[in-house]
Amino acid sequence: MELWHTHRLSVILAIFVTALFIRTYLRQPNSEREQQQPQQKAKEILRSTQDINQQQTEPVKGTEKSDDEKKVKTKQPSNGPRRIKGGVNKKLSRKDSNEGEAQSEEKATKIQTLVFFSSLTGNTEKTAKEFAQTLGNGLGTGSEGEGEKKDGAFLTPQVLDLAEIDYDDYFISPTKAAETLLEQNPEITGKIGLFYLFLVPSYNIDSMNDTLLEHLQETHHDFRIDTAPLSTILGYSVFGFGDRDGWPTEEEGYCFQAKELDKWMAKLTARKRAYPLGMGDWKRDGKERLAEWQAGLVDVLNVVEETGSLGDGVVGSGDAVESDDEVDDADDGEVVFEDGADSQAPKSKSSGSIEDVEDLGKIMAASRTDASDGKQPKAPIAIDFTTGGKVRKTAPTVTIKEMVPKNSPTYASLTKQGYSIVGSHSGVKICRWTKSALRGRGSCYKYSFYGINSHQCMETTPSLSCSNKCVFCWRHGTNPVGTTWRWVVDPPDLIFDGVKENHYKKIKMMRGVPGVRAERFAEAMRIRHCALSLVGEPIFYPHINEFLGMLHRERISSFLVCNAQHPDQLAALQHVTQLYVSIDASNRESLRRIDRPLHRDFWERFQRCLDILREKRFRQRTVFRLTLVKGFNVEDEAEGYADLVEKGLPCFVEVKGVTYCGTSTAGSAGLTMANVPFYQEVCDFVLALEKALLKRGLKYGIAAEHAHSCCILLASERFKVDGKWHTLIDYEKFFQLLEEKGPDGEFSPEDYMGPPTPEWATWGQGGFDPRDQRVDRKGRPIEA
Ligand SMILES: Cc1cc2nc3c(=O)[nH]c(=O)nc-3n(C[C@H](O)[C@H](O)[C@H](O)COP(=O)(O)O)c2cc1C
Ligand code: SF4
Repeated sequence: MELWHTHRLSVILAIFVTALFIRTYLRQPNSEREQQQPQQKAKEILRSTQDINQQQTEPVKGTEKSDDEKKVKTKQPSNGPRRIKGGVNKKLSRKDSNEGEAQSEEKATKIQTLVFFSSLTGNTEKTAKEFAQTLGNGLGTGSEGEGEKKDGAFLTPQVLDLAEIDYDDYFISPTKAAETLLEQNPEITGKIGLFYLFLVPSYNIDSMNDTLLEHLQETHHDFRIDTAPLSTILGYSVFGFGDRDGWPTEEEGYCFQAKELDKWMAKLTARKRAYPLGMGDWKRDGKERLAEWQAGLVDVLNVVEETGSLGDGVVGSGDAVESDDEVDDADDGEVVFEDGADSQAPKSKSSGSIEDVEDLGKIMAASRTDASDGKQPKAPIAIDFTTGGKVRKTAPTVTIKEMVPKNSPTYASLTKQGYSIVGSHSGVKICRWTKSALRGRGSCYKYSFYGINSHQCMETTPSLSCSNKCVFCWRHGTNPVGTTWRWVVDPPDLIFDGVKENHYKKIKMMRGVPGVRAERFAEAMRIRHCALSLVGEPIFYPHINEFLGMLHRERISSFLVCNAQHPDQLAALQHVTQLYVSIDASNRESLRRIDRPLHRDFWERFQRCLDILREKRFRQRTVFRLTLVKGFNVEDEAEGYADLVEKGLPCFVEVKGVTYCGTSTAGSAGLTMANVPFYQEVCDFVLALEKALLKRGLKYGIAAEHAHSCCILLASERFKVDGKWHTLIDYEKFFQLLEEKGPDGEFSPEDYMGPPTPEWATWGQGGFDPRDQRVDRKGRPIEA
């Protein structure tokens, strides 16, 4: 005990030091083991993968092959266990093995189109062979057997029977197919890009189509393979043959397998749909549709040859997931409002991030300054086109600014919202109905009422600026406002060429979007209508008549919407196909509250516009546009609106419920979803208005409806012939009259009245285009 007491300190110390040493010693190997374990695991995985590859993978390029293997494979698809060949995308070039990653970005020097087909009764086989030949001619590869054009990039199209090829070579590892081609064409030194085309009939009985579709599906879901193993090909497109006698609609199975194939190819190629899915009835329009599809493909292939890519928008625009969650971002201009957490009231924007003089806040500030303390507004020159002043083409000072300069927040905001800004004050954007019609999902109400194909309609404005700040304006706070034109004026031809170019560019970007119909896509490449109603005030633009002349010369109809604040411009306006005036309220106070006009004499301007419309009613096809906003301009206003109709005597009155588009900036104006009327409420209002009109002895009736967009049309009995409404327009006649009589010529709206309104569009029938399929927001079909 004594000994313990004497030495306990040194013993404890010794034990402690020993323990510390042992611990430190033991930790070292542990930490090493911790590091080594994953490496070890990775090595094991690698080893087992190599084993699998050795057992299952065909030799890759550079290893020996028999002559037979060098030929394009023509084996029967195997029914045995699935072999995995090549899980990683390889580059399709002779130099690939030596050069690094950058090589994959290399532009293909040669383009090989592969025309895959399936056929049970032989029609498609014959067609595919003919198709390949005419395609080759279109691409300049010469007739079959001649080989490719010397200086062109295209190789003679190859026709491949889906019943004979090895799917793994083409649908898991396209590298193999490209390598085989390189071996067959030793003179090619660069890279061969593959372009897949499919001609497939549909069969509701078991056929090789099912084998192919299953193979594609399995490949996509196989965890050992890249989900998009075909992303190295240049692009693909599918054309389906079907029979409308047995399968009249797509819902009933018309061309269903072509649609399926198109969908799986989108997934496997990571959305490289180069051209929309085409469909044709082999007994009826098959040949015609195929020729259209081919013409579109030749255009795309030429872009590929030139640029090495599919061009604007394609990769990424074709969402492989069939969804329909496109933002309802446009609905014919001025009737949609937005809301959202990131939204700001215009006032807060003006004092916050947006610092451009053209922005709402500062313009407002400038005009307020002008009004309240008598100082000059900051903008340099105020040319008041709204009071009949002559257009000043040249600026008296060099300080005149652009309305929407490229470096301004307004420009950034508008382009972010999908606008293309043309010049410095014009904009173009494709509306959601144009997209919807391209996909066969319905046109806007203007198709039902006036025969306008939405996919051939361009929505544009030559003036992004406006003199109102309507509470429901869907671009509230982003477009510039002002009572006078203070900006540089772009020439009309610059705007005309620019808006067309950008519209077509945007249409082309829809090429890869799922569901886009080849037929409609081809039609959309010819603009037939122009809705001058996007945002802003079109007649604010000093050269609006010249601009209209350009549209009409190209036989593009014009639907112009103005805000009833520019009477002199309205009076000076030449013929348009249809002339709208927004009637947003029935009395002064209500109009002030809802339109929030910048002009102090807004009510007088509004009244003058009605007088002008009345005078013009036998020269222009005039329309009152009423946008109903619950809590603002609906309740007890039917009588007031009837008075306005009595004053202006428009040809038509369009009544539309304000549209809610999911996200809204209208918080500042106090708008919520509760301000959106139900369709039944719109119907009730229209019935009340009709009654009020009859009470005044005015001959109007409810002519048509489009329940889908909450819109109803009242028409003057001038457009009722033999008991039938004739709200449609004879566009050809309109252009003919214009050519004969000139833009100020004497002709009336009745002179270009079209055939009767279709039965399905009349009051009580709903008005949905029977050619199309209605879908809900998730793209699921619903009853019309
Ligand atoms: C048994 C049978 C089933 C068919 N099923 C469909 C179908 O579900 N949907 C469709 O659109 N066409 C269908 N068709 C029509 C074929 O797709 C059409 O006749 C096609 O042009 C045949 O092409 P092929 O001669 O190349 O085999 C069917 C035809 C047959 C004979
Ligand atoms: S009129 Fe034209 S721009 Fe307007 S919603 Fe219809 S399709 Fe779109």
